Amino acid sequence: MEEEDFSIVDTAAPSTERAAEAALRPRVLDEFVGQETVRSQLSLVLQAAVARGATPDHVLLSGPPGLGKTTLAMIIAAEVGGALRLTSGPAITHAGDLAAVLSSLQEGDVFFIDEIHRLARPAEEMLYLAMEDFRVDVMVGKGPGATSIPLPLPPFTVVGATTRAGLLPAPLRDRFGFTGHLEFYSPGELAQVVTRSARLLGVELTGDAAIELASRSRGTPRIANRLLRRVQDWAQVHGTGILDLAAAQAALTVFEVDDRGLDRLDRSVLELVCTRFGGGPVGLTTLAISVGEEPETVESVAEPFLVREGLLVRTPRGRAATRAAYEHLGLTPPDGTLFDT
Ligand SMILES: Nc1ncnc2c1ncn2[C@@H]1O[C@H](COP(=O)(O)OP(=O)(O)OP(=O)(O)O)[C@@H](O)[C@H]1O
Repeated sequence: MEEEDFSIVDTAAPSTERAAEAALRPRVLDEFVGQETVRSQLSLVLQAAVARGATPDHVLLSGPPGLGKTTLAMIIAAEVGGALRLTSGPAITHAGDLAAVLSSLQEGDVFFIDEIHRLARPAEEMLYLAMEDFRVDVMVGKGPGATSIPLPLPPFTVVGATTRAGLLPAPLRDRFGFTGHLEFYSPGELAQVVTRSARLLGVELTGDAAIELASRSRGTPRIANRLLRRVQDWAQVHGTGILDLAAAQAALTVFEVDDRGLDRLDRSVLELVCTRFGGGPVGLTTLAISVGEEPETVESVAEPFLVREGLLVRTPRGRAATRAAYEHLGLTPPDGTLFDT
């Protein structure tokens, strides 16, 4: 398998990590930590559907990567007793690919489409019909003689996941009977996530170490579980095998994740804006070249977190550091010219 390059705090999951993730996924709604609103609403939708003996309405889940959208799709399938079929918007390159999956669905199946905002237009139109009328029109033949044959589908549930709900065309959004938005997790919730994961991994994690990991995980269970595995590595090699506060701090120092969850790339970006560019604004491309990364990496990996933390701001003329950025780096902020959030 090709080695994938990713940062320890990247919110996306490389394929090499998926097996480790699968082992830690909650299987039922009651095991799913946090997201009280979405959880209780979804629980109602699912219970009502099961009581009626019907398939639940289509579900749209939106929110940043690593917050549990795939996990919830799996839980929905388990709770309604349907099989789960997984695909993603970019994987469906032709409407025919979608027709093939749709026509193989069984009654009560849950069809999970990750990154649904990236579906190609013809596939999207086919999906409208399938979601609304449980029908797919299969084209037979080519050119002027081509005819479309309607193929009825059994009732099923689409679970769409998107990081950008705003990018979904209204006709597609309207076909979901329930939309849940996942929020970043609180440190307390993330401490519960890592405590549960440690139990599943069969390792001892102390309460203060769980809180330490939680406070450095950017509100994201995927990152919390990843940091936990690195602390497990450290404790296995250097420690007693117990994951205590000292082990957590030592491991996170080795992996260059600071007390606020920033990694090497985040800090390089901030340091450059503060020191070389006088606090900014500086254009994304200039900044990316200066840290030796692609602009997309800076924009999608480092920037969202730095902006959310109030350390960086996006202005029409580029990125600028805030007073908090200087303070976090232990630098003296210049007088007067900074953007404060
Ligand atoms: N609420 C939660 N409770 C416990 N573990 C969770 C929770 N949410 C997510 N996780 C864990 O975090 C990891 C990532 O979750 P998941 O793959 O569902 O995220 P996602 O939102 O689908 O991300 P992506 O959009 O990148 O596919 C999984 O290992 C999962 O077990």
